[in-house]
Amino acid sequence: MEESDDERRTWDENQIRKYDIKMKSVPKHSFVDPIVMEIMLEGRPVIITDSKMVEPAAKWNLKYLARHMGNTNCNVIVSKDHNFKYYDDKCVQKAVRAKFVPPHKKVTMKIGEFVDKIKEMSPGGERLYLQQALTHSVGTEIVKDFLQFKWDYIKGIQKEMGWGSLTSNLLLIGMEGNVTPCHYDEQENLFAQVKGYKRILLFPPEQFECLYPHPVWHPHDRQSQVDFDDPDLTKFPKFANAMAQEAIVGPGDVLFIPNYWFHHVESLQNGGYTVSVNFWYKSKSTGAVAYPLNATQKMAIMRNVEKMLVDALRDPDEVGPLLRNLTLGRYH
Ligand SMILES: CCC[C@@H](CC(=O)O)C(=O)C(=O)O
Ligand SMILES: [Zn+2]
Repeated sequence: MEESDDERRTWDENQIRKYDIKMKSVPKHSFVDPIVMEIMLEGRPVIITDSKMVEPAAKWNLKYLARHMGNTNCNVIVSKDHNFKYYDDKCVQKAVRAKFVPPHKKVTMKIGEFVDKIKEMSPGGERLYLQQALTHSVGTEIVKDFLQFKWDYIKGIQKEMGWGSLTSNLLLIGMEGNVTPCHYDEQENLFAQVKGYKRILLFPPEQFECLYPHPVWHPHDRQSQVDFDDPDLTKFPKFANAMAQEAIVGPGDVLFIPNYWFHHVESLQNGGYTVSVNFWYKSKSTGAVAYPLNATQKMAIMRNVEKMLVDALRDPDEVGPLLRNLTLGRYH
């Protein structure tokens, strides 16, 4: 994967993975256009162009990062295929953990080692995905660049949206073709694309029933059970009704991914490595609850019911039978 300064200025269709999913485009507007805030305030995704929000990161190519992040122990995921399906191996009950086979390895390595490894990667071989929180530990030059992000603009959005605190920024360096499979996060996300192109498929919380997330107690909590490369429509019939909103983002674009919106993210194939920086915020506190409840609130309620049942029943295997006894033939 050669370092080329004349990075691709655009992309073409054959770099995009083909899925049998109906889709429409995410709106794309300049940061100066008031419609951007209108769309965000409605809780809908939008691609924001020309903001220069993370302009200082435009120089974050592998050479620069290796030079200035050299001593940082970076979190890197190693996968045997193109999928990097997140799993949480910390708060997992022993019984569940015993049955769970992690789909990939999580390792730490210096960025120099990461750069060497991705350069020698062979097609079909192991893939790497560096996912490192940007904290003071990433080195003074990187911190300096970070502090020169357009924080007035960023904080303006945070304030107008009524978001809580900025919880973290992840630096994401992916190999071409890497996929983060469909999942949702419980935070608002300003997703800044720095280098290369990514395609994101987004689905609103209303489509929860089409995407079948794993149970909340499962290591793959929040991740869809549907394999987009080979969907099992017998097990997940409503996936056929899913309608995606597609965003293709390149250097300088920022995508708003609203809290609880499902998203699938891929680094375009044959597009070289990608660099992104995300900004995760605590969502607006719900305050007075207005009825009818929206889909996001209903997803939060379902999560709380599942958690309560797991705590009460202790055995996750008893949750399904109890919910079936509660609903089948009674709530239709
Ligand atoms: C670990 C976070 C990965 C990221 C998707 C991607 O860029 O591969 C994402 O899902 C998010 O920013 O919410
Ligand atoms: Zn995410």
